[in-house]
Amino acid sequence: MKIEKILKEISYISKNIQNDKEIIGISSDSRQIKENYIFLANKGYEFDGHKYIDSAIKNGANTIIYTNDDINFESGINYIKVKDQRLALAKISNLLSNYPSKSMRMIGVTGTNGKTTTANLIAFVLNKLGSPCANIGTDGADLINKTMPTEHTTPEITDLNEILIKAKKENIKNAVMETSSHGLYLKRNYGIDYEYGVFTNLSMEHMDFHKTMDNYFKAKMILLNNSKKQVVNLDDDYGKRAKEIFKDALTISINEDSKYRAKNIKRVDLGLEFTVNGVKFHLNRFGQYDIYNSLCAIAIANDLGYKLEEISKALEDFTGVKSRFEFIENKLGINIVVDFAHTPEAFENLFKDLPKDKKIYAVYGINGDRTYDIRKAVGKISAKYGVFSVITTDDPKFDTFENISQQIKEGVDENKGECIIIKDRKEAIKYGISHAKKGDFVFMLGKGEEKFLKFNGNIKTYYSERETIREVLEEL
Ligand SMILES: CC(=O)N[C@H]1[C@@H](OP(=O)(O)OP(=O)(O)OC[C@H]2O[C@@H](n3ccc(=O)[nH]c3=O)[C@H](O)[C@@H]2O)O[C@H](CO)[C@@H](O)[C@@H]1O[C@H](C)C(=O)N[C@@H](C)C(=O)N[C@H](CCC(=O)O)C(=O)O
Ligand SMILES: Nc1ncnc2c1ncn2[C@@H]1O[C@H](COP(=O)(O)OP(=O)(O)OP(=O)(O)O)[C@@H](O)[C@H]1O
Repeated sequence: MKIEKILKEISYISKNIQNDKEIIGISSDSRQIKENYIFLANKGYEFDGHKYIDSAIKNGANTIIYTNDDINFESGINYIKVKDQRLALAKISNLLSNYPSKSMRMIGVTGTNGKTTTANLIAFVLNKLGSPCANIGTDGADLINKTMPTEHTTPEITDLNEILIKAKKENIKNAVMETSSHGLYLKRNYGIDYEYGVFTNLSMEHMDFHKTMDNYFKAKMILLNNSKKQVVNLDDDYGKRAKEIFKDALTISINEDSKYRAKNIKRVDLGLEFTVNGVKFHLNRFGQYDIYNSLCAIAIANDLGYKLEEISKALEDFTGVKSRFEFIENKLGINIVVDFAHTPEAFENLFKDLPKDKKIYAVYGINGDRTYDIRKAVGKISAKYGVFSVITTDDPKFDTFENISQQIKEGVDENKGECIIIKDRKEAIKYGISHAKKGDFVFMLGKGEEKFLKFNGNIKTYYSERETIREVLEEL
């Protein structure tokens, strides 16, 4: 595509056009620039992309989009100055990739907890009902017959468009994606029109980034604003607030009057039974919160025209999502569970239904960019439910382990709970498993499927929770 065509689609402050080469791609990462790409110099939170202009040109960029004033123009290269770098990135990426989302039914899922699980449930149900659905989120992009890794829960718009193009080639008509508040705020999915926007819940998280709950809520509402139909949870205060804005939203709940309300909830072995509008559902999941996640999938499938009876049948086969209340097989008779809980709300929901006659150990830390309040809260909640906290390393990022672990311990101490601090995550896991007796629970929380620990900022060191647990079990 020629630069003049692109310029018609974006608003810009000034231009310096010095070549008429065909443009075949755009990236804001100099390392991804190829011959005849546009490099968008993104002034970020950590780095200034303008520093990488030279290296982008070396890699083949023929056009630079920028926002800074002091730019050196190199001959033969186009320079376009814009006000909103992220808007320009999204608009050009959508244009160059020919709007792949427009020919798909897009479903976005946002909320503090349950995005991955809800997205998986929606994709699972639609696939089972014969309407192929891609699933894009924290654990990668699942295109039914192939998978692609994702760097973020909500991929950068350029990566997202690449994924959607591949999904289209696979004849997939639906795509469900997790839309994080960072992704929404940073316009990673600008220009995507969603058929459904699902809002699971909202509780304290990401205050380092959004500063206030109001800002956090507003970021989430970007998805609902860009959706034809909304699905909201009336048992959540922020879900109620969303319903006031989106009066026609499809509603789900357990406790309130709603279009899709789960009633007659019963625990059956390790699963759950409930009814929705008179139809019985069985879910092979332990956590009650998964009822909310499945209600979102039920609401969408039913709204698309599938009968509740057929949705119920489809859901019966759902066995869960990796690292979301996942039992790890072992010969010790201990309930070893990997779970991705990393917010106070998730800790609360996880611990409140556990058998009272068993000892519960939880091995966890908290990510360095979560606030003091969050660190303290998870410690307090664990202690409130009598959980023995084995406080260990999660991604310390720009903070120190010592700081984070002490702040969690403050919470444990406030509720007079038991804890031990063990910096090395493998040793912490070993402590939990070796102290548990048959029938006890040992939770490994917060890392889930991630394949790293982040130290010194965002520098990743390889780590796998699953492999570490395996090693510990072999060594014991
Ligand atoms: C706050 C945030 O989300 N930041 C993201 C944002 O960073 P940024 O715009 O500040 O960019 P930056 O890292 O300062 O770098 C500036 C620019 O220089 C470029 N660069 C950098 C190095 C180089 O050699 N060449 C180069 O061109 C970078 O590609 C970037 O465009 O854009 C970058 C490129 O896409 C992301 O990597 C970065 O994610 C950071 C690392 C991050 O940790 N994000 C997390 C918080 C996040 O997005 N999480 C949510 C899930 C949250 C949840 O749990 O719900 C997610 O959707 O994953
Ligand atoms: N509806 C829910 N309400 C409260 N807690 C939940 C809910 N669903 C899941 N959880 C808890 O949150 C953890 C993470 O679940 P999930 O990965 O589905 O959420 P997420 O929003 O995608 O998280 P992230 O975006 O941070 O990856 C689960 O392991 C579980 O402990």
